Amino acid sequence: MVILAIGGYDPTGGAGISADMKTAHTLNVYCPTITTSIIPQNNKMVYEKFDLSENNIKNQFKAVFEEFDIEYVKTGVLTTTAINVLLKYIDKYELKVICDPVLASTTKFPFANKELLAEYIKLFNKSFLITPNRQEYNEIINFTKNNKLKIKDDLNILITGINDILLKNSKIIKTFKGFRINREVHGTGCVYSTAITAFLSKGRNLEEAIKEAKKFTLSSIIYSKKSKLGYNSNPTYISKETVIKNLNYALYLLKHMNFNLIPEVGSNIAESLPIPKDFRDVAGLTGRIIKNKLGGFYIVGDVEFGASEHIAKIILSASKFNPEIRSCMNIKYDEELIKILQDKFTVSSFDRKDEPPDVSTMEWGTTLACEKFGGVPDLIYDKGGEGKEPMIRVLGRDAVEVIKKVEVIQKIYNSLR
Ligand SMILES: Nc1ncnc2c1ncn2[C@@H]1O[C@H](COP(=O)(O)OP(=O)(O)O)[C@@H](O)[C@H]1O
Ligand SMILES: Cc1ncc(COP(=O)(O)OP(=O)(O)O)c(N)n1
Repeated sequence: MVILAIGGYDPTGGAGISADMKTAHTLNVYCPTITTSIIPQNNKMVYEKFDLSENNIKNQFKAVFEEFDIEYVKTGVLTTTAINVLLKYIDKYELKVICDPVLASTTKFPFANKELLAEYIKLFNKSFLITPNRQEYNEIINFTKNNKLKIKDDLNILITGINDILLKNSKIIKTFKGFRINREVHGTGCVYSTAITAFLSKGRNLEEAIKEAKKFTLSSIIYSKKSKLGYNSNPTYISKETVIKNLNYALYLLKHMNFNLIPEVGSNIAESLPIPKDFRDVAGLTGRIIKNKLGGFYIVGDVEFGASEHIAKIILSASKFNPEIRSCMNIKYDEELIKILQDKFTVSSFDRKDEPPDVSTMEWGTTLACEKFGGVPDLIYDKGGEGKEPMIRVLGRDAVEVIKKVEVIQKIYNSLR
């Protein structure tokens, strides 16, 4: 698939055509880009907006359309020149345009004045979808009313916010529920509209494309790159395929370790999709990792979603404290070991004696341990209880990271012997 992104250049890579290209690439979609303006900026401010000449814009269009067959185009920061050239190409190539009307930066630098907004209205009337945030939507509607302009009825309008509202013919078609991650990330709107465009180019219908893109955007926020002045979008696609591959590779690594920290009840390792809703969003072994009589272990079962409720409950609880944490493995508890591990890992615990009635031990214990720690530690342990084996639980961002922690723990354990 190939999509075209037309927008401004942000040297920090957080927004603009850099974010567009990163997003498309992460989704295996090739993304030529046409630059409209060079916009030196960072998370603190925009320094200037330098618009490229008409001739340069025309040559960029010429070069791209000579090279590629384009069906879907995503637009970010535009200029009057860029809109005028694009309008001609829409007619000539029957382009489907997803227009993200970036009227100002999050740092409040204006990207559009009234003259440009009038050109935007022409573009909206030749677009497939526009994705204004609530403020941009209100500004556009007010502008059309004050200037007696009209937006075509059958234009798809996605008003983005935490919940996104899809409008068509002035009716709400669907609301896409989200939830706020407590982080302001530069470039989220760019990532979202480009992800929608990429999924459309893959053949998804509009509602499917928006739904997939929203999950993708949430991941790009969860895994956003922290810099000196804030956070920058980090397009990240964690699909069921990614999770299964991670778990199988983690088990491959385990097989090549002299792993023997196996509790009597056996171990399991699990990994979830980003922001898991329930155990069906978590993959684990349908069986267990169990000791054999030769001092080694067997890996019993296959990696499947919904396979492990026990470890899934730990992940589901931990991800509420840190959405980056998507994996966990339970290993054998050892008093001397856990003392030494406190120097190498962050550790928290719970005591089954304090467990209230009628709760899920894992949900209650994990939540308590995370509350005590103020986030998600590397390790959560408990010393067991009546008929309950003591246990160490290793947590991490994915199954491979968890297994690598287990490898370090196993080496420390071996050194005690
Ligand atoms: N901190 C956040 N937590 C969760 N979702 C977010 C966050 N910031 C942005 N989003 C999502 O990213 C998409 C684009 O964000 P929005 O702020 O609406 O656009 P823009 O950045 O263009 O103003 C929306 O679907 C919104 O739900
Ligand atoms: C070159 C460029 N394009 C787009 C933007 C908008 O990014 P941001 O200000 O972070 O807002 P969202 O992408 O989150 O809507 C920009 N600043 N620069």
